[in-house]
Amino acid sequence: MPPPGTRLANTPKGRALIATRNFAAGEPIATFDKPLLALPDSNSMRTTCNYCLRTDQSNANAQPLRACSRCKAAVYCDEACQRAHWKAAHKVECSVFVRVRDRAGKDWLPTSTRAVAQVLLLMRAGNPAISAAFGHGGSLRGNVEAYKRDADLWEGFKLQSMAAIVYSGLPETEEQLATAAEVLCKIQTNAFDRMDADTGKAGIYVDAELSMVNHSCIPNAFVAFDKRTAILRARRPIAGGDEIEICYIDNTQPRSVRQHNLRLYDFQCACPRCQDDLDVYQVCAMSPNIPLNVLSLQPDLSKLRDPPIDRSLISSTTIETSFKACVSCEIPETLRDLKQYWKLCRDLIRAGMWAVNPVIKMIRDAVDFCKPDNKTLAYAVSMQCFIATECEPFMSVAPFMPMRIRNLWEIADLLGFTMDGSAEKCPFEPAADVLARADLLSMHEAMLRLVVHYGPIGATEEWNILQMAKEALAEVEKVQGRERQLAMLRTWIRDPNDPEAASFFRENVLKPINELAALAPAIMDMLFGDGAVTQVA
Ligand SMILES: C[S@@+](CC[C@H](N)C(=O)[O-])C[C@H]1O[C@@H](n2cnc3c(N)ncnc32)[C@H](O)[C@@H]1O
Repeated sequence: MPPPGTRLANTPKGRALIATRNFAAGEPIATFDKPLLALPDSNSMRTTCNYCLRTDQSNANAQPLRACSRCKAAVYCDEACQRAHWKAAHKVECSVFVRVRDRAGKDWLPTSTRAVAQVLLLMRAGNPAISAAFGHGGSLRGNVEAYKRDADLWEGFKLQSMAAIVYSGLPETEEQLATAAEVLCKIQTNAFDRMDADTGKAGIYVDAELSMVNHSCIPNAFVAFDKRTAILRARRPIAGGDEIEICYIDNTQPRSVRQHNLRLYDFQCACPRCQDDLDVYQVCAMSPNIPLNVLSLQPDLSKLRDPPIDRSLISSTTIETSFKACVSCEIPETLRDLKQYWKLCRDLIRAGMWAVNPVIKMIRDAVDFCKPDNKTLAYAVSMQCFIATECEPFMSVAPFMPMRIRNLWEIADLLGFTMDGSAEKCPFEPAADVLARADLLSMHEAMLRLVVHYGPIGATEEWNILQMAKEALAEVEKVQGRERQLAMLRTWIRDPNDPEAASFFRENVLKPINELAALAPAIMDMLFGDGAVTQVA
């Protein structure tokens, strides 16, 4: 049964989820809390509750996780989670981990092998929901033939399937291998890998209803995870009758890379972005979410509609070539790497296309490079402000998306480090000067208020960034003698159009943020280039 407010339709894309009413940007469309599969990835299965998927770090006061006394591999928050997982899956999979320990001396399995083993054993135990979804002819689409066409990948699938059979203690027959491989294909086609760099989640999550949502590179919806619950939300306004679409892949990549990554889903994406090979600036310019940026670090809506870029200096081929060249490089860690990266991005930088990958990735790497040293901390602050004002609003127009919230948190965090005056020692005078003049605490507070405001929409109440921001904000609110600043920023977050609060924000937060951001291209050019870069308008 499709969730209320939606219906299923048969379309050329197969089944599709259609809205039956309007949804506002950020509004929840549906919540899914009975997943067929929900498991942490193998790297985090010892630090994440294997039932509710709470991570160890998400609550500083939380009890340490307890391991299953038999297999010692799966860990849980408490007895309730352990019991619930025993009933849901661990009853059948516990002996798998015992076998893995006996035969391989390990206490973990690759995530997809564990997932296949769970499904095979639950099917054997007669679990009706699992059989109806994963069984041969079951409801989930598998695209087996598409996977088979990629010979190397298929070999890997067969190996993983065989491992799942062996460790499950199932008969090692051709028939069983075919069943296991089909299950693996269904998992690959339908699983959310919960591998989200912005929210720090990782693992596999399959829900039969949520699996009905198709892909677009300009999605109108997104999924946030809260432990075992997946929340499907509108990413932009959705009208009744519209198809609800999410993005299956990293859509900051150029078209050919996106299409390559989608090949295993066995379709050619025909979304408007793919059809016309639109870049992020073109997608941004047509977004109905632009007005939401009134409450953001990029409230200049005209800039979002008409960005200061020179597309005549670039072609989509150049974007693809730079992207592929950068991807094939090492992750830049040294100054030499970053210089090389800068060179590869040079044409895009000249065109002012800072929001296009791989440029944005290079800036993030540059922030990581500069952050640890007090002498270059101010550089990191400038670049982080640049990302928040000149890059991410174009890449992800809705200000509640996790990528943007995380960046605000990063700025708040960096500003926290600068408050002892250490960044003022920066050898680059203009940056040190802005930091020396600025009301750093008000800037810090404004970032935290934005994180607290948008966090529950883009992610969930449980998100550790949101928790940390709430704690930091409570500390800021205790600082004496800031009654006016507090009142102004509280009013601004409630009503960014309030004239007095808006003027306070513009003068005390936005102005220094923009001043710092404006220095970033020169800083990067000084560090990594030869001083010949185009300045941002
Ligand atoms: C998770 S399922 C989505 C539901 C699917 N339509 C079904 O009927 O089961 C993923 C599969 O849906 C199809 N699909 C998803 N997005 C699509 C798109 N934009 N165009 C064409 N097919 C798409 C592909 O076959 C893909 O492998």
